[in-house]
Amino acid sequence: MDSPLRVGFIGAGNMAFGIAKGMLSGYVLPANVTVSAPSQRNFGCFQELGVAVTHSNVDLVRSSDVVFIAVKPHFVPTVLNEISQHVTQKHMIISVAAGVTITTLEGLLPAETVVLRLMPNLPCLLQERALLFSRGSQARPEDGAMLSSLLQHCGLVEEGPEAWIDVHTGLSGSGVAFVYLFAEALAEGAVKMGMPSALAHSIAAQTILGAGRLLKDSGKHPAQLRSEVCTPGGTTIFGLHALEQGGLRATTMNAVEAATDRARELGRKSAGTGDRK
Ligand SMILES: NC(=O)C1=CN([C@@H]2O[C@H](COP(=O)(O)OP(=O)(O)OC[C@H]3O[C@@H](n4cnc5c(N)ncnc54)[C@H](O)[C@@H]3O)[C@@H](O)[C@H]2O)C=CC1
Ligand SMILES: O=C(O)[C@@H]1CCC=N1
Repeated sequence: MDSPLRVGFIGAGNMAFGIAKGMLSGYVLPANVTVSAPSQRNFGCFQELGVAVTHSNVDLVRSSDVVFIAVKPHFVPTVLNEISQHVTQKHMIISVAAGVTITTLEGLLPAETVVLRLMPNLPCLLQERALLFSRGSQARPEDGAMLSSLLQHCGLVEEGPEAWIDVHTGLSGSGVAFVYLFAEALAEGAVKMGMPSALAHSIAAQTILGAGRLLKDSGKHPAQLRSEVCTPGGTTIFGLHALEQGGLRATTMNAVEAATDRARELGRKSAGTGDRK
């Protein structure tokens, strides 16, 4: 593309902010980014990034090449119905809404619209995200490559079949919250054993950060690292035994399964009435 790429975000929430912020550390200029939402609520944060804000989704589509749909899943049909007649073949539409399938997105947009479905997670606010995307029926490999290049500065970006997007939602989109629950529980264990709460939470956060970085950077399987922490007859194996007795592993697998199933259910609902129940 010869002229600078213009990027729009419909929805001014956490995901739009995180993706926009990450993108601005690459080749996209703030002057070429616009965000739309019905209320002013988060506009200040976006204006601090130097991007334009508007209440008009239609104006945003008219002035953008790439449009991210970053509203809650139950608003997606309303938004796409509103912008559909302004979407042309020059646009690339990228939805981050949990569950909403490519078939539903394509069905609400003109034939031949280039559609991609992207699943981010909350650490995109810090450019430490794990992203998975799938291409719609009209999106070429070059479109996927362009999306990857737009997002490349901010963590892991992978392409995969659409069937994996709901799984990724359970594993990583929702998985972030599962890790926070574990962080809270770790800290509360320490509080129970007498440590002040603020210190316990700070150590729990750093422990998760350090464990995560080592897991990622070493490339080792988590079971290998776990065995490296365990001294025979030492403290860790006693703690791990307690976790296994509590069913942490099965419960966590159930949590990923439940979140994946819910993403699939949201997809079926948005394909139907558009209501979230
Ligand atoms: N929060 C998370 O960790 C993750 C969220 N997602 C998905 O990202 C999407 C956005 O989520 P968040 O950023 O967390 O939501 P949010 O609630 O922070 O932001 C949604 C934004 O959409 C705006 N909005 C509502 N109706 C609109 C309309 N008709 N036109 C334009 N803007 C409208 C709201 O004013 C708000 O600014 C959701 O579909 C969610 O499933 C995906 C992965 C992770
Ligand atoms: O809870 C949700 O529905 C969204 C999608 C993944 C994370 N947050």
